[in-house]
Amino acid sequence: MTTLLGRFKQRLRRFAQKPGSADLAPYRKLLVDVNELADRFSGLDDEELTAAAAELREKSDFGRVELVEVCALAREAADRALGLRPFDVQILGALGLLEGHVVEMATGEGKTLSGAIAAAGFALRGDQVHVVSVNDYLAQRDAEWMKPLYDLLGVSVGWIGQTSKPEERRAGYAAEVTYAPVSEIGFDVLRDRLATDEADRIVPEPRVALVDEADSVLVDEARVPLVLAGSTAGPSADPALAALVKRLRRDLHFEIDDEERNVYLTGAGSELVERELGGIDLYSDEHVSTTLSKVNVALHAQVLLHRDVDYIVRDGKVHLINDTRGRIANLQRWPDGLQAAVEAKESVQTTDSGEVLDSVTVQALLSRYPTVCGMTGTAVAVAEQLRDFYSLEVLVIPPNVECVREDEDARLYTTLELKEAAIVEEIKEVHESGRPILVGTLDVAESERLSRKLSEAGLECVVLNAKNDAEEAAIIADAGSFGRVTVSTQMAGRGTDIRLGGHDQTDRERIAELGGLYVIGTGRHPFSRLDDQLRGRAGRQGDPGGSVFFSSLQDELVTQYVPDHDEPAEVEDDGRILDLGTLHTVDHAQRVAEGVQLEIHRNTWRYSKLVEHQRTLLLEFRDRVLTSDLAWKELAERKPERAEELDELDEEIRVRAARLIALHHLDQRWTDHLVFLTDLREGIHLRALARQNPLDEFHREAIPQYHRIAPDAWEEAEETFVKAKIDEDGAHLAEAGVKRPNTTWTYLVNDNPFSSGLEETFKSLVKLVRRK
Ligand SMILES: Nc1ncnc2c1ncn2[C@@H]1O[C@H](COP(=O)(O)OP(=O)(O)OP(=O)(O)O)[C@@H](O)[C@H]1O
Repeated sequence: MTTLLGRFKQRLRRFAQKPGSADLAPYRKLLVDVNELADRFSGLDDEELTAAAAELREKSDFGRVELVEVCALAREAADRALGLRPFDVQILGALGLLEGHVVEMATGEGKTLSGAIAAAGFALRGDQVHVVSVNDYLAQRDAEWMKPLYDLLGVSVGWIGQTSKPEERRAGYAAEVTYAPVSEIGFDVLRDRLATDEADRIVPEPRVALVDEADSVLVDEARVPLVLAGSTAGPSADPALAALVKRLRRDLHFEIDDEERNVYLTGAGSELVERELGGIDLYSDEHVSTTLSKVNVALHAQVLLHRDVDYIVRDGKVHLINDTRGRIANLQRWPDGLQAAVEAKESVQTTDSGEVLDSVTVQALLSRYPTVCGMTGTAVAVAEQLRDFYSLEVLVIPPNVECVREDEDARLYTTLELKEAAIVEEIKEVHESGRPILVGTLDVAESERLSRKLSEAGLECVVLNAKNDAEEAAIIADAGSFGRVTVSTQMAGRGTDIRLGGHDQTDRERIAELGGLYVIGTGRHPFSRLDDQLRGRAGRQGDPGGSVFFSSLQDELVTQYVPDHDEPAEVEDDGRILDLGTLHTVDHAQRVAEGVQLEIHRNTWRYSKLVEHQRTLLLEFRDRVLTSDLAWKELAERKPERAEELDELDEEIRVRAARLIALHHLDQRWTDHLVFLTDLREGIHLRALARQNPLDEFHREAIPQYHRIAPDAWEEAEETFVKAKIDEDGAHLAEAGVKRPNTTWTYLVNDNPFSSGLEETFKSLVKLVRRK
């Protein structure tokens, strides 16, 4: 029985705990048991160890005893198989994961091993695990690195990347533990959803998702839709229109809103365009939804999307840059019209586009897993979101060795120019001692600019820009070498250790005496979490290290979120601001940015919840059609004469033909429904102005429309059933004018100006509220 004092202590602890965070105390108790048991396991030989793991599989109940046992076994197995004896904190991390938490462990604390111990535990409990990795390179690296541990525990492991072939994917998913980036899993799920044969599906029923870099996947990328498209001829953007908008001048012909998210033609701009297009009326019924929207898209591409910031042009193609990672976002594209407009702007060939067959957001994809857990260096800052969106709690694991990194006070300058001059000066000064410096920039263009300025100042640096992950990993691994200056966009090369003295640690002592790695942030990120991630690259595992951030009042973060800040009261000759009030501006801007993002996320999720619910219901129905003779029965009942005609065919052929027809029309109706929902959502925010609750309105229209899908699909299927030739070779759909997409491809939508109406309205509201 808990004593009164015990209960009081418990309450006190709860009170002191941050909302959304779990208590570490029970895990510490488990750890004591793990350590005791681990000593016993050290006496077993390898075979006995594997056999002990196999015995765990037999247990019907996986409680506290088994949890302790699995960690003790894994501790011994990791020591033998990998030469790494898990630290206590790594065991605590694994226990937290096994209990379904997001564990926060600082950079370099050995999350890969904690994750593998937990994944093996889930597998021995009988649950297949998807370890969601940040990219292909890390999926492969971690799966291969941890394989000997899995082998010794008798657990199978596989990995999947962008270039994996269908049979490799199948093998990857067949393993008990599969390492893969979230996009690859999502794309495979989408492809499976269109399968017309059960045997073509490859992704198993989801059980456990163990997410690496959990905050970035579960929160930052949550709203990113993964899209499966089917081939049709792409909409081509008019190069003449691209040339025309290039001639338009800001503030005369068009205006850009405060947040640089929307661009509008002015009266003079409209007149010029109308004249140049042969005297048309852009706002007439004939042109308003065609020509005018094309002009707007071309203008958006021309003035709001910047080469080398938002995208780069390489090998005659437009490649998007993922703004949170500052790297080429493979397979990402903008919505079709905008993609084509950017291609026209850059005079490169238009890529194929097509019909969106289905899409799923990262959040919806991960919500399918009954168990989600994750690990990251920065979870506490998003604890509220993890709790609200995924019902997850954060468990903070202390570092193995105390962090001794020295984080200097942030330095704020009046202008961008003066800030950059100060950064170059700082690098020059520190570099003289040979202390390695890692400069984290906000985007590729900034990296380029800085590296130019450094070379003008006679300093050599290595720049990491949107290259491939493996190359970047190798470069970043040496960022701790003597005299090295590395300039990198925020997330490039992440997941890779920066060891003092380079990857082989030759100069370790010398570098440690110089103060270890020095991280310089050239600007504050929109989320403090990202600043912490950059900082965390120095001072790993108790190493010495340091960090400092530079910002200016002209930084986008400030101009966008606190445009009406006070003028600084105390400025030095070099432009450095000293008064505390103004220094606080950047923190304030960051908090506003975080608040805006959170509300946008909440709002988007409210809408997507309904779509996801409808998708789940429809998929259940589709599954029944796919795995039974339901389609044949339904169509035969609707068209008995046709069914009779087909009587002489093999039952299997008849059933399969009816199934194919029904699936086709169901899929088509769903595709159309998605278009309907997108249109509805785009227009719905306007209703807020008409004082109707947009979300209620959205539901009111989306629900009846959904209920039309199945009846409409059956009606169309009935027609095809009668019309299409059906013989020993099955249903000849193409001849009946029913076309399934011949090729499909997948992409991530990076920025969707067409569905941002709601977000924009929302942002303006936030601004209004803030200004009061
Ligand atoms: N128990 C251990 N004993 C000794 N070294 C270890 C142990 N566990 C991990 N390491 C080492 O620590 C380093 C960091 O490990 P890992 O990359 O898993 O860290 P991380 O927490 O994932 O870091 P990041 O946040 O950068 O992804 C690796 O070089 C690894 O070999």
